[in-house]
Amino acid sequence: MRVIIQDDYQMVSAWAAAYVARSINDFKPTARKPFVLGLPTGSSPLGMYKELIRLNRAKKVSFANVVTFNMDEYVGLPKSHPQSYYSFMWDNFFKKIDIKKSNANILNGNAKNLQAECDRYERKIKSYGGIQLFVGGIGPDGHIAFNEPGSSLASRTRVKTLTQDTIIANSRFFDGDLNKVPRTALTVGVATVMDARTVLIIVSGHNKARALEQAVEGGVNHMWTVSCLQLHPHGIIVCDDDATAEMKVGTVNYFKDIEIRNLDPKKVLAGTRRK
Ligand SMILES: N[C@@H]1[C@@H](O)[C@H](O)[C@@H](COP(=O)(O)O)O[C@@H]1O
Repeated sequence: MRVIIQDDYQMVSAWAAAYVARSINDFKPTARKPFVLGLPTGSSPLGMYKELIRLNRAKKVSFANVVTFNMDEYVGLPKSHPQSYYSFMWDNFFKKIDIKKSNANILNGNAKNLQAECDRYERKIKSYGGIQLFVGGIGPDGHIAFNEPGSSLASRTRVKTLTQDTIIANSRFFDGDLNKVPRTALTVGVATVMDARTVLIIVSGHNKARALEQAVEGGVNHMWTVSCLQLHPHGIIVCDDDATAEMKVGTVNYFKDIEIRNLDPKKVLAGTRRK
């Protein structure tokens, strides 16, 4: 697993956006062979989305041949609700880039048969040959998508009941009113994320420090579902200094050192850090 430690949220966002853009460009997607990208909602990816919008407008990357699958969606919230993940994605990202509407997939939390909707989603991902790059955030309890503590690490897309911790954390988007937060959500499973060729997790802020410590220094454990990344052949965490507060100094130094060694030696001598 790579752990990329950046000074602050802005640098985390710039690094993640550059990684996504480079992955798309290196793939050279076409209409027949699109790049398949998994995406999250939440405050963690917002800076990355802003930077990707800028890169798209500057013609450094195009989403014309990119197919996206979002991680999750609340159950029972109308699509048009400002806090639905559908609204989040369109307001903050999709309507500002050159993606085709039919290429942006989001689970339907209002489907009559929710499990059938989840099964359809899994089939659709498979029909594209799987996801190339899955970008995610984590909750303070280490959940990935809505795979709450105790979720099976072999789980697939399904209906999930949210924990009280998540309801409290997400109530900030619902006027601080716990009663307005939906109790259930549709979410890709841990195994759905793990199937992607590469998984990139964005972690920012002191409130994620315990989860990050568990993900990097703890063992693989269903109580911190992001720890599954340790089993992934291409798992990357990009985080800021604040999020490393619970990790050992030695661990932080180790990962910083490893990344510096990936750089051009001349730049290392000149003290230039990877961005
Ligand atoms: N289901 C989402 C997760 O996918 C997201 O990672 C998490 C963290 O959100 P934030 O980035 O706002 O801290 O929030 C929700 O629970």
